[in-house]
Amino acid sequence: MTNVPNPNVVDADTLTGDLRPLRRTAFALGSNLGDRLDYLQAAVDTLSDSSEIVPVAVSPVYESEPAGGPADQPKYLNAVLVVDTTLSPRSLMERAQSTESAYGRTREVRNGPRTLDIDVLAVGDVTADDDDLRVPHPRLAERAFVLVPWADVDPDFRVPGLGRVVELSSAVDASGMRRLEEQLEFPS
Ligand SMILES: Nc1ncnc2c1ncn2[C@@H]1O[C@H](COP(=O)(O)OP(=O)(O)OP(=O)(O)O)[C@@H](O)[C@H]1O
Ligand SMILES: Nc1nc2c(c(=O)[nH]1)N=C(CO)CN2
Repeated sequence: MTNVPNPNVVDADTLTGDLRPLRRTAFALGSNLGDRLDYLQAAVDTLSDSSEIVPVAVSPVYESEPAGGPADQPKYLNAVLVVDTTLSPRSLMERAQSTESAYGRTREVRNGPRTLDIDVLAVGDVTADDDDLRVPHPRLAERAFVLVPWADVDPDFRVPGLGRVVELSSAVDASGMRRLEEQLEFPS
């Protein structure tokens, strides 16, 4: 039989713009230097300022002691931004890193203090296992500072290979998480 192209089957690589699937995505935001709340708000606003990213929810903000890394660091503020997006995990990580750089993030000490840290937690049901990009984020299941705010805003999201956010959250020790009165603004 000859190999006749089937006009009803679309090659995924030819899909552009509106034809790519929207995927539910979460970013972890953290800051433990400078005006921490302002840095988290800047991350929310910058990441949302794109026609390819639709903000869905911004979590409450939590304060906690640094988990791991040098012991003499200031406390962290953490929050989670949930979006729908057509962008790939790599594009999302590149946006996260350029936003970190724009707000003064330097990378001297692993787990050291930082003005702004943005991790890509999960991108729908997509997985990535490259040296420089792993999705879902490999340490999310052990991090109360990620799971507690995430469960506030997207408890039923299923993290590929791990399960629902609310179940992951109830499996970690959340006793050190203090919820702030101040809230981040939803991007306009
Ligand atoms: N899902 C991901 N989101 C963000 N960075 C990732 C991800 N997967 C792998 N990385 C890689 O991790 C590297 C280190 O990131 P970063 O400096 O923010 O780490 P960290 O915040 O000190 O530690 P952690 O990754 O445990 O939060 C980045 O350069 C990036 O290439
Ligand atoms: N409480 C808290 N601890 C941390 C955090 C963080 O965002 N919050 N980030 C880390 C490296 O990404 C290491 N430790």
